[in-house]
Amino acid sequence: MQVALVGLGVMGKNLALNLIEKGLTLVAYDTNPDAGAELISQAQSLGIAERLHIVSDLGDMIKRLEAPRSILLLVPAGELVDKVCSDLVEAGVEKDDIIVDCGNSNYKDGIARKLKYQNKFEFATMGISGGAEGARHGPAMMASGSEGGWERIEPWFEKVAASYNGDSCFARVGQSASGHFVKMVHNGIEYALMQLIAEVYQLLRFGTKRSPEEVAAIFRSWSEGRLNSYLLAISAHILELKTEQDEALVDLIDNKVGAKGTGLWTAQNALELGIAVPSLVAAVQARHLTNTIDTHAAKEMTYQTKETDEINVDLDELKDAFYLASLLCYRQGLALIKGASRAHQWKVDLAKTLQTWRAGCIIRADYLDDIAEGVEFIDTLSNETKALRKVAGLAVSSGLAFPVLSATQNYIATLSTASNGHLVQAQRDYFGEHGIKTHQGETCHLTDLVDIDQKVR
Ligand SMILES: O=C(O)[C@H](O)[C@@H](O)[C@H](O)[C@H](O)COP(=O)(O)O
Repeated sequence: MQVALVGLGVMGKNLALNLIEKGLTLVAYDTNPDAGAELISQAQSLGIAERLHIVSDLGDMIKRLEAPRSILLLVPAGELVDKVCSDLVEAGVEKDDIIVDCGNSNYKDGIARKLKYQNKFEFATMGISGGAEGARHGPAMMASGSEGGWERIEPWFEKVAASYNGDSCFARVGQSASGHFVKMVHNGIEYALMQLIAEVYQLLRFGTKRSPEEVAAIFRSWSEGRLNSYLLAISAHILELKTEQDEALVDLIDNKVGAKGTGLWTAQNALELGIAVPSLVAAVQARHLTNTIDTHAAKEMTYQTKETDEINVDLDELKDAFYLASLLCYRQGLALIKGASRAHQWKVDLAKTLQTWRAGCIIRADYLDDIAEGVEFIDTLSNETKALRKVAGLAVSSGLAFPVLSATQNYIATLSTASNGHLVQAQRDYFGEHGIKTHQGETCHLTDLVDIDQKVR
């Protein structure tokens, strides 16, 4: 079985070796000829080079591939994807060929491209997660689109992807560009979990005055239990790393956090769809804040670096709070996927989506079983609910910032305690006659229920 790959960057070159190793014959192209040369030498050292063909242009790629062709794109998101697609049309790609965009593209571009190229070839989207290691040894693959070209390549990707309990972490999760939407939300959850772990680290390090190694030891102990996850494991490892001068590696790193866009898109789409994902939004904004701290504007608004108060936290309560907060970050992401699938009629299968997240991806975690249990399971977590409320309060009292921990506590509190929405509705109707709804479902105005002699002016 032949497959082609355009783009031999970090993800591309690693996925290429994985594809060949799993038995596929690969025709690969990159504008940088060195990338191809490097891949050939890696394939030779693995004894699999006979199934690799590096081509010097897309025309050669099309000629080498038997029709119908399957072509994967792993190029940076944006205009380059369109450029490669139109170059492939020039080069002679045909109607029954499938081109799968596997980069972190915006799903809206995916929807537009499906329409734009529908008479030229089958355009499909697939989110790939797992970084370089995942691509090389088995990533998570969140694909979408109708049967068509997928039928001939799916059995291969099921082998190329990671697996969990014998089940592949490759799945077609839904229609249209839902593959990229699901990957986008995967990254939104990734942002929230990374920030949550960093906030727990901050609480332990600067709140309870523990050293990085002591925090690492706590994370390692948590990883032995239901909290085991890839992000917690790498955080423990990072906190243990020391320079030859015995300095903690983390203390050499600047606080400004980068972002390539998927987290932002997650927040934007949630706001557009009116679906509450406060923990995911808080994580995006936390990154933004790290980049404003020493800008001129921030200088004006930055207060004296405030002393923070040392706090005492019960580690079991902290563990329970972290566990529940992590579950709630996933739940928010799944609620967003469900809402978008309904809005776009993508018929996204959430069970399949969770299956793709079980292994290979960045947000893989042992407690995914608990997430699959649904909201009902979370309602049974009464100790954890108390712990989250207590720890979030304690954390904030230290004076340190906990945007995701607080947002997550507020999320579950809003969903499970008294609400204040009735006053906001009354305010809207008071100044704008926007209407209110009574508990009996009647839509009216304040003035229909009471006489208001004189409104505030
Ligand atoms: O699932 C993955 O393999 C990662 O999420 C991957 O896609 C990439 O590392 C992120 O896009 C980084 O995103 P930021 O640069 O926005 O943190």
